[in-house]
Amino acid sequence: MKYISTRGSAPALGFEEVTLAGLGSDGGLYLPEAWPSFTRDQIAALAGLSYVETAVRVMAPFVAGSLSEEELRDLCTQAYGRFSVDAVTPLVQLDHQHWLLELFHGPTLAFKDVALQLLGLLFEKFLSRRDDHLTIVGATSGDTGSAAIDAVAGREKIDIFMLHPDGRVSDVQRRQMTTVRAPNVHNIAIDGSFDDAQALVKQMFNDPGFSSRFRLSAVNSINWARLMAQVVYYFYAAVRLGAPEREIAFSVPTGNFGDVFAGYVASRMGLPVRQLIVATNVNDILHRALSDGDYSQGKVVATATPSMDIQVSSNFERLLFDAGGRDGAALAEQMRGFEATKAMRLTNAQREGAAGLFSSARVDADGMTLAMRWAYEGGGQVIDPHTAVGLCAAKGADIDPAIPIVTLATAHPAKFRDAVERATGTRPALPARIGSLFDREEAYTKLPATFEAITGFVAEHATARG
Ligand SMILES: Cc1ncc(COP(=O)(O)O)c(C=O)c1O
Ligand SMILES: N[C@@H](CCOP(=O)(O)O)C(=O)O
Repeated sequence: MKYISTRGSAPALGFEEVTLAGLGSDGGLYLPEAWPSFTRDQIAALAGLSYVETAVRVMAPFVAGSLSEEELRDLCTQAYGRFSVDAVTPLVQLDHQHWLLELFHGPTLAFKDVALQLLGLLFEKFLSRRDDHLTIVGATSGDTGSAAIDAVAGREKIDIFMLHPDGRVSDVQRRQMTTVRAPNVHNIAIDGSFDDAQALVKQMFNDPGFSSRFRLSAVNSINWARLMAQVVYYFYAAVRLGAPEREIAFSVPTGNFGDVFAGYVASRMGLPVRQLIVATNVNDILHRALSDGDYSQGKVVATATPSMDIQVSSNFERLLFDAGGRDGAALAEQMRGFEATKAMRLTNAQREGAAGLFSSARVDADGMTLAMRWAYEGGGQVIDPHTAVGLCAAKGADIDPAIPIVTLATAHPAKFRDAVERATGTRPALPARIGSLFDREEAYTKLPATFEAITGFVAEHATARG
């Protein structure tokens, strides 16, 4: 399998190189040259398989040429062996049409673990084949950071620098990052938003001297391997609910457009997905883009769903490329315009390409609260605020009642205890496997959100090549 960049001029790479590279050298994001396609029989044959076996079947075409099926199975067994339930991503029924897909049974209690536990092992495997060292630079609004740190802490040949917006993640999220004491882990709280952090990370990649001197790599969903691992749970859930005989809809609380793009990939591979509902909070750039073609960056507003407080959604570029006809040169031009003016209109081809599968909704604080109460009072389910944004959008969607709607439950409610308590009156306890998070000492460095400050810090603490 070869991968090409959305901006058309970076070299095509195999899976191993694409995983280590993270971002394209032209600033674009990598995608498979062509989508693998599953027949109805191949999808039907997933019924009854374990999560690990499903993962092996779904991901095998993407890793071809870099990993044997046995190697992939071994990595998946290790990665998903750290989840607290055998099903890894269990389904919970709420009523005749609505389901939750619980994605938070991994070590750091968010859906990011599903991909990052595997990515940490992929890095280790690929680095064992070469004499090289990786410097991971990442941006987090709370969950990617803790999941990535858990996945790579203490690993040889890797340093990780994780930027989070100071004061804009929950206490649990921050402590999950800053109490991990390993010499290769560096937490940085920037004086800015998640968007500022993500822009700084991309700027580091786009500086060829800096990027190759420190062999930069990515753990954010700009890294293709992240999305690949997330495609699996769409298949796993849909088959359990009757695919390929039955269509399924998914509602996805969305920020950086990674999770919902994985659903798009599943659909491109042949999974019968009726609709993907993109649920945003009031930081609604994606809702405006999908409903009106207006992709213009607003100011980030802090909400009770901090992980979705994002106004520039990296993976949207992948959709614009694929749904818009895969014209890398034209997209590079369009993205340059967006980077200069912070605004762009989707082309007709991009809008039409997205319209068949995607719908969107903007959910405010009242909608989120009502969804948390409905799940709790109606079915005894305590859900986190991000999941509630997805559920509110699912309940407002106009979809045939015979089609199941699966809302992705992206975080454990205990990560956002204050917001859950405000909405439902109940305060979820942190699972025992998290340990004594509030007794451990924190370590992080506060820095201004400038390229000079961040690169200076990375250069001081990372291992340079040569
Ligand atoms: C709990 C939670 N829900 C939803 C999202 C949004 O997912 P994505 O950025 O893949 O759209 C995030 C962050 O990514 C998150 O941490
Ligand atoms: N919500 C994320 C933001 C980063 O998104 P990613 O999926 O691109 O890593 C977070 O919690 O950090």
